[in-house]
Amino acid sequence: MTAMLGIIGGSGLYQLPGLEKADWHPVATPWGAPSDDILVGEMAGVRLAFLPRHGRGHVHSPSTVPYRANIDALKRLGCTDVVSVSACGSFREEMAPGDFVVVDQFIDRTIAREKSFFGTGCVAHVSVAHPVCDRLARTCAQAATAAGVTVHKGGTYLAMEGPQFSAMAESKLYRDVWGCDVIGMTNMPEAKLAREAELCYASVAMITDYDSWHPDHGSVDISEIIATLGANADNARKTVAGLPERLDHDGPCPCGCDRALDHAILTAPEARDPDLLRKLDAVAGRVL
Ligand SMILES: CSC[C@H]1O[C@H](OP(=O)(O)O)[C@H](O)[C@@H]1O
Ligand SMILES: Nc1ncnc2[nH]cnc12
Repeated sequence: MTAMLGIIGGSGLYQLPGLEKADWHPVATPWGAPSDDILVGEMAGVRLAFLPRHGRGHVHSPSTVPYRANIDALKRLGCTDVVSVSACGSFREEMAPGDFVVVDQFIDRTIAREKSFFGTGCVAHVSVAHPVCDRLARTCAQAATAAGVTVHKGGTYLAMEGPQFSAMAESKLYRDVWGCDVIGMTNMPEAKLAREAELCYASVAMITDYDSWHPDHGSVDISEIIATLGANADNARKTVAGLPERLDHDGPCPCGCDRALDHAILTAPEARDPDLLRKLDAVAGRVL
């Protein structure tokens, strides 16, 4: 299958200059409208689709981002690989504001979001033991390093509901007891939905602050975050510009992301809900 790269831009990343033959397209999905129109174009000969997660002008809060519509729309456009770019807080002294972490694990503490494309009438259970595509994550780390960014390969991202930042006791729990490395509000259920849609998914978390555990940094200060977001966004654009030329797409995904639904659907063919099956055309059409 020909590779097509999807980029989900987080806080501070609402545009992607440098795309050739680029146009914003509305994409309708059975799960509602995505966060915004999607910018589709080409970079280094690779088709690329860019979607600002919160919409241009930062309209959606982490709880109201239409995660299912976003992933469905990228799949529907033909994306094979999706890279999430997100702002995050750090739980580690050595992971400093301005550094990037190529996340490889998540703890999902979100509570108010639709987390699956499947449900009554078509039940499926995919594995998210390894929620990130290792091949795509390595490509992201290479591109960020080439862009001159300090990159940490691997890290656990705590996905919180928000929109408020964490209490200090929560921050210390996530860091000292649960061993998390970074914290943000959006990578779940995005990563789970990407797996259900058989997309390779990787997450580049751009550190803006030390959350609230750090004795010398006090509580999270949104004005400091916004100042760091600007510099991070430049590095994010440089990183994204280095992705297409490095995209390794010979043969099937070695991690099995593109076959995640093999054996996952439990509902007997005769018991499946035709309305839900219609909604699953893009996400699960390969196996339905
Ligand atoms: C800008 S502070 C909090 C906000 O930023 C992150 O968004 P995203 O992951 O889309 O970059 C964080 O998750 C919060 O939504
Ligand atoms: N400290 C933090 N907590 C949650 N989301 C964030 N996004 C940026 N910084 C964050």
